[in-house]
Amino acid sequence: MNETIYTLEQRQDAFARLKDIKTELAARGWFPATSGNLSVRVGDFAPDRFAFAITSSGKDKSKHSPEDYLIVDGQGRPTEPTKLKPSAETLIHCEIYRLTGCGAVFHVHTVFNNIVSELYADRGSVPIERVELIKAFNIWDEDASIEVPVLPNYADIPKIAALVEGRLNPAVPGIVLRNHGIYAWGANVFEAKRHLEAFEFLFEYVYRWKMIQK
Ligand SMILES: CSC[C@@H](O)[C@@H](O)C(=O)COP(=O)(O)O
Ligand SMILES: [Zn+2]
Repeated sequence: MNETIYTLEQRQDAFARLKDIKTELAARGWFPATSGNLSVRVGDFAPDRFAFAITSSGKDKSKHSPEDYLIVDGQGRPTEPTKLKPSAETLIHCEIYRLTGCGAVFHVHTVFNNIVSELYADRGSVPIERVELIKAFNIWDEDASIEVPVLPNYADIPKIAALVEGRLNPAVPGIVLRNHGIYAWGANVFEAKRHLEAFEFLFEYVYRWKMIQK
């Protein structure tokens, strides 16, 4: 426990929220083969006392155990003595929190997010036009169009994290790693889930639309 940064209650609350969302997303099959990771901020946003709860690395995210979550600081270092390893992709979460001040970050690998990232890798972003669900991102223009950034999928996670700042579009709460998966975020779990669901709907739409074009 690190009482100077968060209370026991805040820690338990963050773990409970992660367990709920993990259960829901697992029911959709969004964590194949131990892939995916989830995090939520602990307490209020304060750069000097920043911490978030994140899934531990390599776990089966469709199961529950007392070793599923831990808390890390803004640099991704565990805030408590633990044998658990934070997600291998923690540094990407750190960068998203730092740049957006969001409250939750969810990462999933799906067939649709992988295929569209590959289809539009050379363009550098997935274009999505005139679909009602764009409104889930609080973009209310009629005929709105958005571009979801596609980043290269380096094995070296710090190398990916270093690219996030240059590619992140503040109006679009997600980035996709090429042939890897999406990171979607929001002010809280409710909003991050809405954004993640919207991205996955839109990616399936883009894929299916492309398939029926001549
Ligand atoms: C088992 S393949 C997926 C991993 O390489 C990684 O991309 C992933 O999403 C999960 O890593 P983790 O360290 O468990 O958070
Ligand atoms: Zn991943």
